[in-house]
Amino acid sequence: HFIMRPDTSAAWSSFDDFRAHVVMLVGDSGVGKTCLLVRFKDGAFLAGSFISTVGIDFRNKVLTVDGVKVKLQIWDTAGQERFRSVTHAYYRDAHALLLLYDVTNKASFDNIQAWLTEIHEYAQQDVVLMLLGNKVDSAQDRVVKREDGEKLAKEYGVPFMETSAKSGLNVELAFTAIAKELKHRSMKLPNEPKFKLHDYVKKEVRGSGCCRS
Ligand SMILES: Nc1nc2c(ncn2[C@@H]2O[C@H](COP(=O)(O)OP(=O)(O)OP(=O)(O)O)[C@@H](O)[C@H]2O)c(=O)[nH]1
Repeated sequence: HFIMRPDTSAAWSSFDDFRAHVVMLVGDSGVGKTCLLVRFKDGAFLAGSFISTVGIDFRNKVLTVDGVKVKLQIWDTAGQERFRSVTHAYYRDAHALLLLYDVTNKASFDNIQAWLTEIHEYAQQDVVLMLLGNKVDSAQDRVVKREDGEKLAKEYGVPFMETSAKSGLNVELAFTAIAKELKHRSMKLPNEPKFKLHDYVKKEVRGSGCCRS
């Protein structure tokens, strides 16, 4: 875990040197930000005791999107209130934000509006934003309906998906959607059809994702 600002130059020195897109994970403590990142990066689920992120942590991943390499540097922030001022300092460097709540925790959903206010205040105006309802594998403990997530997302014009870091449901899709949007924005190829994040997230697999490994 790092409290210092992630050092992009050091992180990429052994990689190659084209610019990374910074994707930041935000949301209440315990919604599954670290697990989502680990699932995406390593294809595994961090089972067992819950270790809260301190300050900020980050991982790099290169995706190939439509034949082009896209580098993501993913910043995993601490959801705990006491680290909020640390997180504020990082917003302005983020190109994309994945805002998570936990479908088994109503408070984490109720706090989404406060997170959106914070994002509005600290993030870049054109930041790519997506709302994710995580832990859908816990179908029996679900307290936030899919429709509630959809409604909120629609209200704010934000693309929305439900995910599970445990089963892997839609995790790859969410990051790929973000990578596609970032690639599209950075390349601005005149002949390329416009990429629509809202349309892309319709590829989402619905359900609990309970039965995948
Ligand atoms: N069932 C289920 N549990 C999950 C899922 N994602 C995370 N968890 C569990 O939720 C707890 C918190 O997960 P973390 O990824 O550490 O949460 P976080 O959002 O990073 O928390 P902070 O670092 O405090 O901000 C852990 O016990 C995980 O095992 C999921 O998709 N399904």
